[in-house]
Amino acid sequence: MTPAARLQAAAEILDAILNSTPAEQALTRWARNSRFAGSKDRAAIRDLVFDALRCKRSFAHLGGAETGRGLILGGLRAQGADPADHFTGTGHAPAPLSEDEASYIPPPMPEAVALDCPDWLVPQFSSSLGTGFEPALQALRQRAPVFLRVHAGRTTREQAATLLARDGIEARAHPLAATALEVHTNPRAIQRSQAYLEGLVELQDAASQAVITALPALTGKTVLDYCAGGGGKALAMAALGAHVTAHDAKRARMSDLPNRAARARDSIAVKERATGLFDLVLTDVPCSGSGSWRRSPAAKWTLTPEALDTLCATQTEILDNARQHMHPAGWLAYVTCSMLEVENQQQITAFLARHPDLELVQDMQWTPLEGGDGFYLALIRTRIG
Ligand SMILES: C[S@@+](CC[C@H](N)C(=O)[O-])C[C@H]1O[C@@H](n2cnc3c(N)ncnc32)[C@H](O)[C@@H]1O
Repeated sequence: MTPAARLQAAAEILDAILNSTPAEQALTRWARNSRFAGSKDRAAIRDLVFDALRCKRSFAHLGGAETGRGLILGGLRAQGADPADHFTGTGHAPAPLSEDEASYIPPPMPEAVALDCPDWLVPQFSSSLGTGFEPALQALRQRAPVFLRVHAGRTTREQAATLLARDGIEARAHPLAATALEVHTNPRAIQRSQAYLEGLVELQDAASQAVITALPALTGKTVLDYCAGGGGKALAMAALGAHVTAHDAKRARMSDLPNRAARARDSIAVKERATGLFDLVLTDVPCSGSGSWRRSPAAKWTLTPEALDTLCATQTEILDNARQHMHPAGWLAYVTCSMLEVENQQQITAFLARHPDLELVQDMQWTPLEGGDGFYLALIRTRIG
């Protein structure tokens, strides 16, 4: 496909997404109906679609319309390119610019538009992030790096990087976590690489790894991963020698976990119902995902105040249920991939007010400015004395 034909394909996929088709489904459907497209075309079109979703507001502003065509047009203008060079109508390129499109001069861009932030979230982000508000929002407009977690119980970062290099993947140590490698070349080869197939590396965001390394000592401890989902954190804890029990309200979410654990040569118990007491209960709760909107940009635009309220209510309920599984001398770790105070510090303040026998030992926050996704971690235990 020509570069211009890729732009036209991305515009059509964006139209489907703007009409409420989930992004992954829209991309898969297009690929199924477009057998002529090779893997490089599909990857390039995916990048165009995700770039436009991350910057939907500013691209629509520059393109003059919130349509697939408007977003692609605005994206070209954002790069300083002349859309007329690409919108030629020849072959499968987008149709030539109309007179209105060609003569359109974007009005000055308000700050929230330039930051690609929904208006209602501006006060939330600015009170949550203070002076970090603008740079963090700017970071959410960029592509996320690809990170691997090295299985610390089985290899070192250096050995894993050497093994990956043999498969043409350049990966370098990242400072966010002692287990983290950032992939610089050939990320699409990871799942075919020897290091991955032998369970020596796993795909996991670097800040997600930093959360695990910030937990109290895990070796030999019993851990309940109360919201285990696909098991990214359960696997990271097992790799550090914890005896992990995985639980999730939706069992199906954990279906890949036994295979992933087997590949890592670790064992994780998967339970539909959580019972008993544990040295550590981890609640990696469902949240707005505002720390990971680089990876799931459509969520930035679909979140509503009502949906955020519902998420906060679920977080409250999970915390209250999960604490029942905390050994009296144990820990409760509350985690979100959100940068919003209402899901983080405010949730913990309210929880501790309901449970005065518990205390906050430490809380930590990561934002995309450190390289990984945005995360929050609160470490709680029984009040001593
Ligand atoms: C942020 S995801 C977990 C990600 C996972 N820990 C990881 O690292 O890959 C949150 C998970 O919480 C689960 N969940 C939602 N409501 C729940 C509840 N009331 N109790 C337990 N799990 C719940 C969801 O099904 C989802 O899998």
